[in-house]
Amino acid sequence: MPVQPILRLGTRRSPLAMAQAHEARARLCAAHGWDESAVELVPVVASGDKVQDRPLAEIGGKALWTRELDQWLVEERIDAAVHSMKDVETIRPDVIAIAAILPRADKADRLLGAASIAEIPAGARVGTSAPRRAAQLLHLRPDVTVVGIRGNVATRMAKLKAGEAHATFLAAAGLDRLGEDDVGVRLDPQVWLPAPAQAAIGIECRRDDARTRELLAGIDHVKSHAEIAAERRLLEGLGGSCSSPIAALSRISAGRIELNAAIFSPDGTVRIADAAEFEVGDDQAPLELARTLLNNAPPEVAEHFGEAT
Ligand SMILES: NCc1[nH]cc(CCC(=O)O)c1CC(=O)O
Repeated sequence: MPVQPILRLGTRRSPLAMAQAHEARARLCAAHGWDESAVELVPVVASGDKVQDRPLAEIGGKALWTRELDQWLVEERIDAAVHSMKDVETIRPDVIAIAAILPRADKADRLLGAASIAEIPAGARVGTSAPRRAAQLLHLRPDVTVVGIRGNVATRMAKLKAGEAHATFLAAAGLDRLGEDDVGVRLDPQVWLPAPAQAAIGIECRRDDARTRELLAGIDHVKSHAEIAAERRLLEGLGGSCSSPIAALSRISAGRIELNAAIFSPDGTVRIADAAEFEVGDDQAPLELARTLLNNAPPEVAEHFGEAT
C-alpha cells in the first residue's frame, strides 16, 4: 500500500460529484494496477454549491463549478480535478488541460412527473433552471409555466415530491450514477436534445504536469473525447455557455461525427436547428455549424449569443 497517494483528485462534494470521482478513481486504479489508496479524493466546495436557492444565471458569476478546483490545481494542492463536462465553461484557463474524458453515459434527459411531454397537464408548473430545458419545453408546450428549481439531484426530486412542480427534468446520466435507474421517463435524445457535453465526466490537470497528463491519458476514452471536443467547439462558435438555450447531440461512427444542434429564444417561440457531418478532429466544421445557426436566427435569438454582435 502506498503511503503517499500517487494522485490527489479534486472533486465537488455533492453525491453526484462524489459518485463521478469514485468512477474516475476506479478507472485509474484499474488502468494502472493501483490499490484504491493510490488516488486520494479531495472534496472541494464550489461557489455554485454555496447558493442553492437562486437561479445560477441570476447570480451571474462565472465559473461557478470550476473556480475553486481550478485554484486548487494551480496552487498544486491537487493534481487533477473531476468535472461534469456539461458544467465546465467553454473557454478554460491556458494553464489547465482536459486530460481525460471517461466513456460517456446515456446522453438523454429524463422527465419526472409525467409520462411524456404531451401528457404534462395543461397549464402545469414545470420545474427547471436550465435555459435549454425551459426553451425546448416552451417550444413544444407554450401553455405550461416554467418555474425555477435548484439543488442537487436528490433535492430536486424532493421538491417535485413536495409539489413545488408537476414535473421536472434530470439527466439520465446523473440519475443512473446515483442508482436511480428507474426514476422518470427517458426522452429520446434525437427528439428532445440534451445539453452539449451532457453525460461526460472529464478530468483536468495542469497543462505543464506531464506526469499527471500521462496517467490520465491512460483512461481517456478517445471516442467520447472527440464528441465532447466537437460539442464544446460548437459552443465556442456560438459564444454560448450553460446559460444559453443551446442543445446538441453528436454521434460518432467510423471516424465521422454527426452533430445536431438547436438554439432557441429563451421563451421557446423560436427554434433554429441544423446538423453537420464531418471527420473526427475537424475543428472548423462545428464553428461553421454555429455560424449557420446564428445566420438563420432572428435578432431576438442571436442577441443571446456571443458572436452575434
Ligand atoms: N446541471 C447540473 C448537472 N451537471 C451534470 C448533471 C448530470 C450528469 C451529466 O450530465 O453528466 C447535472 C444534473 C442534471 O442536469 O440533471
